[in-house]
Amino acid sequence: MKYEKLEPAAIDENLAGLSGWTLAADRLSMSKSFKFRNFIEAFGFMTEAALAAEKFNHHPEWFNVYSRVDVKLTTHDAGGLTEQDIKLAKAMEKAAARRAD
Ligand SMILES: C[C@H](O)[C@H](O)[C@H]1CNC2=NC(N)=NC(=O)C2=N1
Repeated sequence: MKYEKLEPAAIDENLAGLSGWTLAADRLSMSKSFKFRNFIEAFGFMTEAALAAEKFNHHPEWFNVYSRVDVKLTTHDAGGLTEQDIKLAKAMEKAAARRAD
């Protein structure tokens, strides 16, 4: 399935509807640092997000240390942000909300 890069206005609109995500200066990716109570909560989030990623066939770049998960989303096949990134970001928000620190 081919996904088209989002138009600049669509990127801004989608980011405005999400909390805590930062658009990269080159506007090709979006990032968020998620914080949890401890490692097990962070890993639970990653497990739930991984299942969503697999379902969407869209995978995050991420880094975990203890209770923190730094996430970067971009669509490698499209060379920028697509609706796939927004969909995964929303799933991550849900997974994180259930584990608020
Ligand atoms: C072949 C397969 O559909 C692609 O490699 C998928 C897998 N997961 C992916 N994840 C992300 N973030 N970007 C992609 O372009 C991508 N492409």
